[in-house]
Amino acid sequence: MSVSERTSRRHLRVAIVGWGAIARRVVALLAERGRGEIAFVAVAVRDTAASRPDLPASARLIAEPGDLTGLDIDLVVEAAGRASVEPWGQAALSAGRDFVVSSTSAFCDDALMARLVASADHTGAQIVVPPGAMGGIDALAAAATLCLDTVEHTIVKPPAAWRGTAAETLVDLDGLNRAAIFFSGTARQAADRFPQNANVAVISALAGIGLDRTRVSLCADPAASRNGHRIAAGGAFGRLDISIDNEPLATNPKSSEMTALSLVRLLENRVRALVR
Ligand SMILES: NC(=O)C1=CN([C@@H]2O[C@H](COP(=O)(O)OP(=O)(O)OC[C@H]3O[C@@H](n4cnc5c(N)ncnc54)[C@H](O)[C@@H]3O)[C@@H](O)[C@H]2O)C=CC1
Ligand SMILES: O=C([O-])CC(=O)C(=O)O
Repeated sequence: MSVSERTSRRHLRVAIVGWGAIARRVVALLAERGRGEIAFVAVAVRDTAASRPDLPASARLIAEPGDLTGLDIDLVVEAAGRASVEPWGQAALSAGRDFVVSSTSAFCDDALMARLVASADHTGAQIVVPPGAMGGIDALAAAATLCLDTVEHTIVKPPAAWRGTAAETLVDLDGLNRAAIFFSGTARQAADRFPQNANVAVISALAGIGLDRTRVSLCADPAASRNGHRIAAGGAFGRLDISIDNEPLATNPKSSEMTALSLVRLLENRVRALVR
């Protein structure tokens, strides 16, 4: 490979699926940071007729996974919802494009994940699971190289973040005067039942000991103003305790600012000489 070919890799052409809180924040942050070498070529939405004044000028609206065909892109970032993961993932991976997943709750379905992995294997593209709202996932994944005995993940959010979810049937969100754990189970059960709030349980599970051995507790705390994640893990490597309290995104209190920041880091690392 020539020097000019290698240098040309420091440009990234991205399609993003979804134009909600995370997608908008990622695009706005990269614009603020002057990352002109990362171009948003396409944004997938369900209603292409609606007005979206904040779309990047470089982006065209697309609506169907088949619309990726023929686009000059390097990777596809999903920030839409669980149901979008398989169709958009298949379209991206079968075209040989890396696929970055935010709605990781889709991976509660083993068969779906196996189908996506098979497509990735076929073309050599990669499915990328960013740390999302969580921190320290690199250490947890590294620790899993040796035997890990336990991983416990607790998600603590203000009652407002649990509104409109199955939590409403498990706890009186409006009447809480102290923190209440309203769900305990496996990562698979947590993400399956709470796909808008517990994607991150799948992230810690995939990094560590899997969806059925990772224990997850979900907590509504009226004293919390941020979205908290605590991971405690033990094994042959030693012991790890990670705690993070994320500001919620302004336009979606269920999702954390860190999820967008983590995607910004991922995209910037793709164009950096020094990956960090
Ligand atoms: N991995 C992680 O750590 C985290 C993941 N998430 C997940 O990321 C996803 C995006 O989150 P937000 O931006 O906060 O949600 P949001 O609700 O603000 O935005 C999602 C947007 O995607 C659109 N959409 C849904 N299905 C679509 C499809 N098939 N094609 C095109 N557009 C579609 C919706 O209309 C909406 O505008 C959600 O599934 C959320 O649960 C959220 C926080 C953390
Ligand atoms: O943003 C967060 O704190 C976590 C979240 O919503 C998710 O995992 O779905």
